[in-house]
Amino acid sequence: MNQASLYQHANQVQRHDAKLILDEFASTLQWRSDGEDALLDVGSGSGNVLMDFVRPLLPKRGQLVGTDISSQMVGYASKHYQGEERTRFQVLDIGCERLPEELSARFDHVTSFYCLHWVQNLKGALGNIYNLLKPEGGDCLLAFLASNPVYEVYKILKRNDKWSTFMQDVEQFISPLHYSVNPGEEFSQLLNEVGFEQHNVEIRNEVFVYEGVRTLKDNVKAICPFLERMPSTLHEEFLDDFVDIVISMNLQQGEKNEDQKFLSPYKLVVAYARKTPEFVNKVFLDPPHHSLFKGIN
Ligand SMILES: C[S@@+](CC[C@H](N)C(=O)[O-])C[C@H]1O[C@@H](n2cnc3c(N)ncnc32)[C@H](O)[C@@H]1O
Ligand SMILES: CC(C)=CCC/C(C)=C/CC/C(C)=C/C(=O)O
Repeated sequence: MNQASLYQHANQVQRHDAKLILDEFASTLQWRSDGEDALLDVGSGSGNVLMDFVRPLLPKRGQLVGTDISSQMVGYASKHYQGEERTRFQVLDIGCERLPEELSARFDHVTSFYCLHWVQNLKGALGNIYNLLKPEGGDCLLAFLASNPVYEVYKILKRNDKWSTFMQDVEQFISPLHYSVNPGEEFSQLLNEVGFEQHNVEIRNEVFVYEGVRTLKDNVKAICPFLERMPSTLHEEFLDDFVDIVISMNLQQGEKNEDQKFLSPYKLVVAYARKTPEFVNKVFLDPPHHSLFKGIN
């Protein structure tokens, strides 16, 4: 994923989900009483989810760091949002072996939307998220795909001789929870293993409707890692084959024309975790948030 401007203009599902989740969790995030919260976002991409939905929640004196593995994304976001006070963007691979010194143990909050399904070393990433938080406490809000039909489409495309040379490593781009029989339990276990003592994990079954074939193709183009490996003259043919497979999976609605709709049923992991239990206990005493902690581990 390196095409920041394509992504910025074709990320309706991602924006929709991030907004809903942030509306729901805004008051659960444990804001500091001095208004000097430091928040790091993992996998900020082109930056618009971060700036449109996370930034407004942060107190005026808060510090915001957007990070991404892609220097192209970071360059785009830095340029696009230059001049925003107390905000910066920097390259960070959340699956890295060792966190950069200047980021380690510095943050009150870590957020991440639609990124962790790209990271095969999920446990390493969660360990890093834990270590980004200040030693005395802090919380994280994470949302990412457990499964999506796009992964089955990729696997079918890989079997086609036309595309297989570009897709040998397809498994590297499939969510690490896609094959899990109990993704919620598996993710809770990982949160425990890296040290989060209290957390709430939900698996949400969602369906997104793409209105028209062009919308579906643009959304695929914005995130498909295989397109940048092939000549651009093949892109439309690849996307046509993609759509044919979606139709063979019965995910279309209506007649085959430009306005045909496409359904994407997917599972979203939504997790909220706090580093220290006493912070969660404080929330337990606060009635408005009780429902968020149903089934907390
Ligand atoms: C679908 S975009 C999500 C962008 C943004 N958070 C949003 O909600 O619109 C996923 C982003 O995760 C980034 N990413 C993938 N693997 C990563 C990793 N190991 N560390 C940090 N970022 C990563 C990609 O470069 C991409 O910009
Ligand atoms: C009908 C169908 C197969 C739709 C899939 C559409 C699509 C573009 C899914 C992308 C999922 C994904 C990996 C998103 C992201 O990381 O932002």
